[in-house]
Amino acid sequence: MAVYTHLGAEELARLISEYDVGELISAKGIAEGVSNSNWLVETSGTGAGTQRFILTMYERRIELSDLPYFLGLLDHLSERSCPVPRTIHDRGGAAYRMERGKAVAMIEYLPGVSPTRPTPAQASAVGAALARIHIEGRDFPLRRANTMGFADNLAILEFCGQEALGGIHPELPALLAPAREAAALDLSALPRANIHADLFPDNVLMLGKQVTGMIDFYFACTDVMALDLATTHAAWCFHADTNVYDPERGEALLSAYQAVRPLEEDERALFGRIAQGAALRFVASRAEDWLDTPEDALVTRKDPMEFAARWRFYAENGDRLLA
Ligand SMILES: Nc1ncnc2c1ncn2[C@@H]1O[C@H](COP(=O)(O)OP(=O)(O)O)[C@@H](O)[C@H]1O
Ligand SMILES: N[C@@H](CCOP(=O)(O)O)C(=O)O
Repeated sequence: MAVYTHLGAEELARLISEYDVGELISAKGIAEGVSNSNWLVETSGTGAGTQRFILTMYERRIELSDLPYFLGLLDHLSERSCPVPRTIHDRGGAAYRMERGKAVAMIEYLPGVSPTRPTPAQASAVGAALARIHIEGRDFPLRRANTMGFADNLAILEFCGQEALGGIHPELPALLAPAREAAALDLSALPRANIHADLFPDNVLMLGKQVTGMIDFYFACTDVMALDLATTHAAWCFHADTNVYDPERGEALLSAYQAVRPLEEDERALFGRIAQGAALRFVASRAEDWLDTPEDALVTRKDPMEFAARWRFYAENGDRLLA
């Protein structure tokens, strides 16, 4: 469960009173997620009925100076009718406030559930939704560098070190070599946009085949769109229990994306290698989290070896996916 900070009832009520949303009725810690503390907040609302919001306290890997980018991008995409939550500003107009020295923000609650076993139809819907945010986010005026690019992933793995990596799993140290190859890839000629960069099933809310919410934009950045597509492909198109590739889901996601934004020739040519780097990105961050998660945190660590298996699939088959 991801609640790193425990806020008392009075503290929460005082915080909510800074927003024009009525009075606090309830606040429940949310089990999902690994990065931030999240509460589902219900208030008396300002109109006919009660209202729900998500209250997030930013805990890990988030720089305060990035919040205008993350929260502004949500508002930009929401205004363009993309299924992302808008942010709720406080009475002073601020998109985030400080509480106990940490930033907190209130965002719109969206309906839907995250699929645990996505169907091809759901993979198709997410492919189309991803292409839409790439297109609609192009004229968002702020920019943010990717702090989890391939060179950063290599640095994380090197910092963990061969011995600690081997302690997690004996096959992990061997992934330093492909991480070096990914870091050396030249992606500078590929088209860029504001990308989500972590569009896993648990970051998408769906009702049936419809995407109702793309959430957790806290790795969003300005980078190549094919990287976002490869990351989403790696996250959605493998069986969760076995890490075996599901070609139906994979084809559905890639063709729905391309129906909205066809890939350019050089994006297609590099896709397999980008997908290898995308898989290694989650090996790196999960390995770091594995070694780094506080003992008393109410959070479930994610297994880096799942993405080692997916990396192997792309190393062996990645060049054929868009052939
Ligand atoms: N706007 C939202 N509407 C509805 N539920 C949300 C919203 N934002 C977050 N959640 C819920 O909170 C959980 C954790 O949010 P997330 O942003 O993914 O946290 P973390 O950054 O810790 O991964 C999600 O899995 C979802 O259940
Ligand atoms: N999606 C990443 C973990 C990032 O955590 P999130 O809960 O903020 O999405 C992974 O699966 O490793």
